[in-house]
Amino acid sequence: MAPSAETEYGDNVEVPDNKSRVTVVGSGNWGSVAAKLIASNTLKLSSFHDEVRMWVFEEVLPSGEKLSEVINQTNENVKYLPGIKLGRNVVAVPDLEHAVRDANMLVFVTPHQFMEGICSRLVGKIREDAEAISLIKGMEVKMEGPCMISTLITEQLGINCCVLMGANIANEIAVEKFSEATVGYRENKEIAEKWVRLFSTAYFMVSACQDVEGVELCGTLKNVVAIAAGFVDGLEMGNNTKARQLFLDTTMLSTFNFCLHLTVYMITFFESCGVADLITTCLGGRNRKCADAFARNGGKRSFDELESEMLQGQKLQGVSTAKEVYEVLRHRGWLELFPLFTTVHEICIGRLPPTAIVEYSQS
Ligand SMILES: NC(=O)C1=CN([C@@H]2O[C@H](COP(=O)(O)OP(=O)(O)OC[C@H]3O[C@@H](n4cnc5c(N)ncnc54)[C@H](O)[C@@H]3O)[C@@H](O)[C@H]2O)C=CC1
Ligand SMILES: O=C(CO)COP(=O)(O)O
Repeated sequence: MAPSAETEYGDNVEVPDNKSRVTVVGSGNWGSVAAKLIASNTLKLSSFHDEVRMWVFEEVLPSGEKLSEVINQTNENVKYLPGIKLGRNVVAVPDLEHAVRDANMLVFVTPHQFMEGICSRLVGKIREDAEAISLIKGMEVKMEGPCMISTLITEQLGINCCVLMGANIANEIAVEKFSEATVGYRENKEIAEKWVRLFSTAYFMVSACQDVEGVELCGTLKNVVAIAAGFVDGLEMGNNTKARQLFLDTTMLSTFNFCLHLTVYMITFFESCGVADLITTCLGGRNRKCADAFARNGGKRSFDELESEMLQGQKLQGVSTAKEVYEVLRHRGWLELFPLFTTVHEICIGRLPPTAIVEYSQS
């Protein structure tokens, strides 16, 4: 769909448009930081249009104003990333179809539970030559088994989808503290390198790795481990126990990946998306923080309650991922093979007390 221009005779002619147009689908905490990173690069890279559209799930702020309008007026996402200028070339768009219409590079970054609905709204609405990348840490569970979000995007929208994961606490990258990230790709290295160029800055170092499933599973499963780490913190078990739990869990991650019979490479665990993300999330992430509060309250206050009180609209991924992983394990008869994942879910739903997080590994 090339844009048209009017000639001096008033005819519309097609103007070849070799520049890529980027839309970010999502505008939460990480979504806003992703838009900021990308927008700083589209201004510098001649192969991209400057403007970056950012789809905003519209909401009305306590002031009575619409979030998308405030973002466009102030250049800040006042709700999900206050105090940070996104770049004047970021344009907030509340209409999903309009946001993606002209884009050939789609960046998906919403909480994973909304992706199925978003994809079904986008069927037939995107450019045929579009490429996608998912920054989403999570999975869906279907009758046939687990379905990673990149697969959901590819299957529903018929487009190739890379992933970008890493030790990336959004608020730290927002203030330009150094971090690294990994782009996982399937076959097309050129596309992966284009994504790397679009995201890389002096403080955000991105590299490519030919292992979509491995990169995405690392990003997804570490959220369950972070819940376990939060329980250990909330119970004040100390660093030795936490380290032991993490070691145990890292091993479990590899085993789980292996058992899914996906082409997951060991080397992927040593990229930013692997052990580094596990460590940062277990030290400073939202999943850890809410799980800590859950354990301190002896499991008496639900995660939903704690999420809305502590995160002001941001969403946890670990609790629902624990449930999804549990479903996969149950379906395959593997519950006993993965006591950590199973225990985390059972604590989250109140079937076991928080103390069960260390008890299972002592028996
Ligand atoms: N925040 C972080 O530090 C990082 C997050 N991620 C991942 O990125 C993904 C997105 O996370 P964030 O941008 O932080 O989101 P967030 O946790 O800030 O979630 C809030 C977003 O969800 C949207 N939302 C609420 N209800 C919705 C609905 N019904 N339909 C569609 N959207 C709705 C809100 O409008 C808002 O944009 C997640 O999978 C997360 O694990 C990955 C790396 C770092
Ligand atoms: O994925 C993250 C850091 O890489 C963020 O984790 P939380 O969602 O637990 O904050």
